[in-house]
Amino acid sequence: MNDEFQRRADEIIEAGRFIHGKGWAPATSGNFSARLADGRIAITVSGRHKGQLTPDDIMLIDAEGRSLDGKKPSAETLLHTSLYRRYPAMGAVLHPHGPSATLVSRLFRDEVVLEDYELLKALAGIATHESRIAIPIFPNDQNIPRLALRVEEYLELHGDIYGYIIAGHGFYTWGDSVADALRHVEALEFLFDLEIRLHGVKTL
Ligand SMILES: CSCCC(=O)C(=O)COP(=O)(O)O
Ligand SMILES: [Zn+2]
Repeated sequence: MNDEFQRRADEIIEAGRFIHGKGWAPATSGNFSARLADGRIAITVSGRHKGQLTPDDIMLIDAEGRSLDGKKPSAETLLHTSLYRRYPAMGAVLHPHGPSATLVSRLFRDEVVLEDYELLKALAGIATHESRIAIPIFPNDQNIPRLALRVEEYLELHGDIYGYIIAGHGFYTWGDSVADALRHVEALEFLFDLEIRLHGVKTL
């Protein structure tokens, strides 16, 4: 079990270096988690620099988001735990603050629609560019329980999604493993950038 925690923590640390290296988690922003087989969750400690994570910056919480080791979990922990509740097979949640995800929420109000891109096939379960997915945009909210509820209500009404954007803030995506979630981060941030260029040009 301890081994499993160390492995997940190492994956989170590596993901943090990659995400920060791309400029998608500046100035301590972002948070990352991975679920263990027994339902406990390894998550980043609040306020730590996500490009310079060490094993001490990864802690354990229970499924309700309560600290199991006395450390203080991410301020956005409830956004992670509500996703794990919704998706029982899911293994990891990543929340970057990339510029394209942040900027695209200034161009679109309720959702970003991604369609006819070959890179959509980087998302689990998508096999053709002839696909259309909607990524909802929720208003930013310092009240995280209220924001988590809003996301849960959206999922209840609209069904499964690949991620969501918090306006002017960043986005959440997830996957069966840290590697899957990281692929989703990379694909979505890239596709958001394309939509900015496409619609930015159109509005000139
Ligand atoms: C400096 S960014 C503001 C907080 C935030 O949005 C974030 O993602 C990081 O918060 P955490 O408590 O997880 O470090
Ligand atoms: Zn954030």
